[in-house]
Amino acid sequence: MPTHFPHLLSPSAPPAMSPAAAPLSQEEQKRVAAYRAVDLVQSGMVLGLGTGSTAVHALDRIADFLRRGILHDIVGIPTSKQTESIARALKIPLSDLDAHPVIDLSIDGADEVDPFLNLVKGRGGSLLREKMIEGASKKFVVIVDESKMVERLGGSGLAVPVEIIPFGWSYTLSKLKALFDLEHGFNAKLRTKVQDDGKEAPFITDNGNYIIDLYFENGIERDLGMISDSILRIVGVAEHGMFLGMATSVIVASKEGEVTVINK
Ligand SMILES: O=C[C@H](O)[C@H](O)[C@H](O)COP(=O)(O)O
Repeated sequence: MPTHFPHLLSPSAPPAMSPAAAPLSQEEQKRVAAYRAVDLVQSGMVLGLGTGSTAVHALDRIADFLRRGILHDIVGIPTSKQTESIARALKIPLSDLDAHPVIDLSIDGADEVDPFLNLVKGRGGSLLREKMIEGASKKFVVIVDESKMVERLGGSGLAVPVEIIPFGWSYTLSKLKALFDLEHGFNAKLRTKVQDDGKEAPFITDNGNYIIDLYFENGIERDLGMISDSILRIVGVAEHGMFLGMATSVIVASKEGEVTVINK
């Protein structure tokens, strides 16, 4: 558990299961990490509410603590329409970034975490609102199962998403391709989704935008800050899913039930 980040480890909690117990499933690992993060929430906080299958465990726990009176006076700022509707159903009081431009704590999952706590997010399509809300947060705690830990962003072979405006999307795609064309094993594709009628159409984000997914065979080998700047300079790009230097802590749960808190 993640032995490749020894310099960043804070003392580990004791394993949550006995040596003989069955390994935790990925879903259980997500829940364990999420519950640990919710222990950091205090009454009266403005909370950034993340999106995805890990963040939903945090929403459940926050709602449970509110019901039981363990927490009170919480205001949640949802990072997606999906999170907004889940949080509403769970009766978590909600507001928005305009009313609360300073957020005490955001809790969210990630698709990848590198040894410097840089992240890839947005494989579920919510990167832009997440980046705005998490960027406005005094603390940003990332919750992941151990499969999300990588040596290099893009290194899992899965997508590094870029949100773009729909107008001229193939032009923007060609500009993104030109940035990485010489990269070994690079590919970029418009994200699509199969509709109810069985036809494939572009995936549309909460902001009405498209997503281009970038794929790197060996992960991003160049300087991430320079790559970030180059992507953001392309007219038509709204935001990318690399969250560089934003996480203040990452909470990782392992199959063995061990929880590791990695602080910036
Ligand atoms: O767009 C999706 C978000 O960035 C998610 O936080 C990220 O994809 C991780 O999702 P999950 O917890 O479902 O793996």
